[in-house]
Amino acid sequence: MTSNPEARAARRRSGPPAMDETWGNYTIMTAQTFEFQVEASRLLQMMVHSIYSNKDVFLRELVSNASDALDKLRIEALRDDSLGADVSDLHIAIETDKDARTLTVRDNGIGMSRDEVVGLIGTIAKSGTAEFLQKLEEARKAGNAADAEGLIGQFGVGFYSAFMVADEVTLLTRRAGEATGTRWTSTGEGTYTIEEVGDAPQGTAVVLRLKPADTDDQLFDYTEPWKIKEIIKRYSDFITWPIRLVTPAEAGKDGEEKAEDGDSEKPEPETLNSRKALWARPKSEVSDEEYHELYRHISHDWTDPLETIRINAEGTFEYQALLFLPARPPHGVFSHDKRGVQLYVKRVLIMEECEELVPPYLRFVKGVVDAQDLSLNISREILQQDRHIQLMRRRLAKKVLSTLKEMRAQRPEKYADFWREFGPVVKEGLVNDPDSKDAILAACSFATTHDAEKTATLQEYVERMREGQEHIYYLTGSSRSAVEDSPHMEAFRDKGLEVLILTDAVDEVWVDAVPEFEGKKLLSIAKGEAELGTEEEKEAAKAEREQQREEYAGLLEWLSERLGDEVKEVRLSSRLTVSPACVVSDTDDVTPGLRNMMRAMGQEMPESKRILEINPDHTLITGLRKAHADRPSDPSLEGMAELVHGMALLAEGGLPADPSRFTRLLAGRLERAL
Ligand SMILES: Nc1ncnc2c1ncn2[C@@H]1O[C@H](COP(=O)(O)OP(=O)(O)OP(=O)(O)O)[C@@H](O)[C@H]1O
Repeated sequence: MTSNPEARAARRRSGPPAMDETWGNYTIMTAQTFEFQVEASRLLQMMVHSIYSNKDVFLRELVSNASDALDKLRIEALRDDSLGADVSDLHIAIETDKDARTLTVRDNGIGMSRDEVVGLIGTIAKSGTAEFLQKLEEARKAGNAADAEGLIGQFGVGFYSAFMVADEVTLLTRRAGEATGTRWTSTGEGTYTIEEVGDAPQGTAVVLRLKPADTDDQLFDYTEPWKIKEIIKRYSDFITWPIRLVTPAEAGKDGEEKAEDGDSEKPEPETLNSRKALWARPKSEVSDEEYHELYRHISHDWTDPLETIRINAEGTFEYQALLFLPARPPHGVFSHDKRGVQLYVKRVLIMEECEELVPPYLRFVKGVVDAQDLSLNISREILQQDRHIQLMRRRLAKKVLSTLKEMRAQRPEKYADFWREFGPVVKEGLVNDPDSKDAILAACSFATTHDAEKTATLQEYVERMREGQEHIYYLTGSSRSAVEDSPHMEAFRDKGLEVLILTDAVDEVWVDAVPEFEGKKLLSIAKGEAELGTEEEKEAAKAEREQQREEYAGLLEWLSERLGDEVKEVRLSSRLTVSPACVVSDTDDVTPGLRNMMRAMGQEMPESKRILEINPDHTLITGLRKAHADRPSDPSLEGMAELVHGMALLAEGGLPADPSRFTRLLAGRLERAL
């Protein structure tokens, strides 16, 4: 952590320190005072002046941190034999002292080095902090406490929440494997003090000097054992490590005599949590509230999950999984970590973030997988190749996808919320996981011209197809309105043919990976020829086109000559009813949308010329045909070809190749019309 710039900055702000920590051989007992990083200080002030209505949550935060620290020690000890840490009785102790008005949360977990204390506790090196603070302030000014609490949960200011109930917080910690410990103290008023301590026990103790109780302000007496029990039961019952309550009598505070009398007189500390893994308890016994607490602990997301999924796999490879679908992208704009699915082996957490358990297109899934038959010190490399893990991953993905399908049918509003946030991510799977294509498609839904409010599955689309309709039509674009107003849509609208409206960047890609659904081709209405209607209608249209083609041969040839550098063909359109012209791509050509997307990702794709279609029933085109037939060499017709082409590009949301030239030509024409 020496490289942490925030920590260095914090040190500089405090002026020259008494001694630098690089004088490693000395035990520096001098206390050094540091200023909090500006943003940390602002957050702290908010905590001190308490923005939460519910102050009890500070204990959940401290216990959650302690539990994480125990997990980390356990994992590190599994990996590193030389750590030399005692892992025989890992636990959390909560010590209350009514007389001293202190509350201590102690763990014998991984602990923190001095640099970690400075880097993690004195600063907030998370991106988006300034934005977060601004939103928080706005929510506060608007008097919206619920929003403020939601924001805090999103950002996670766990440790600082201690200042809601304490006027001084002391943290004493020693990292496993290190000789000296660190004491950190602050009243939350802009500075904190750090000193080295020679004899700190391994792990972390957070000592709170409690503010006076004020029940009107929901500030309870946190030295009361009943209150502590209530909070632990409510928020931390599922924590897998024992949480013990130690009162002065149990701690042997009354002096040495007690110890001399023998341990038998000392009451055993009470374990407050049942430690039952939720995923191992019968479904009927676990409340939503309990699931949500576990979700918060894993994800650090305050908003309740949208859906809880349980899997119990029996047989040769047994495991249980408890998965959550979040209500919004992980940490929203404040994204600062990637908490995902945790891997347990027989109730022991062995990997905090096991990417191997879910495919990338389900990376938003949070939760726990507890396997019976894996080795405790399995490495990531082995995980990646393990056949059981691969089977598990497939099963979890299948279950998540079938849950989405079921949500859509049973809880459409929740599904709609989910799909808005995560739909684009799930659709990546259509490209990256072809084996699961059908299951993914069954979970997908798409905006459509059929209903502006409701999305449709491909299944629903197919069921609604008109008689004689052979294909599934779609159009990609930047927004719903851009797609709806596109000239490509005209004939489809006229004939009442439903078109899928695809506006996510990923839509440009997956449509190529899914050529058909239930034997129906997926066709872009901006590609190829549009042949619509019944067989008779198609025949009639064809005959009419033949006739028009003769009439328009001269104009088509003239336009092709003039635009030869930019388009590969000029032809009569059967898709336009209102607009004079549009551009389309050949069936196998790359669309401009896909090209733009690839360019944004730094990948150039070869330009392919497009096709200009003109509408033989539009007065501009009929007028142009006549003008060209009457006065083929009239210089005033020059520029018309470019204007028609430029308009067609603009109509689909694109730009003419030379916009300023286009504007000059247009201005010239307009002038003549006055
Ligand atoms: N008891 C502890 N033992 C070891 N490290 C701890 C302990 N408490 C806090 N830390 C360290 O300090 C960091 C900051 O803690 P803090 O509670 O402020 O945020 P967090 O746990 O990272 O995330 P969140 O704010 O979302 O809870 C932790 O990530 C952890 O590395």
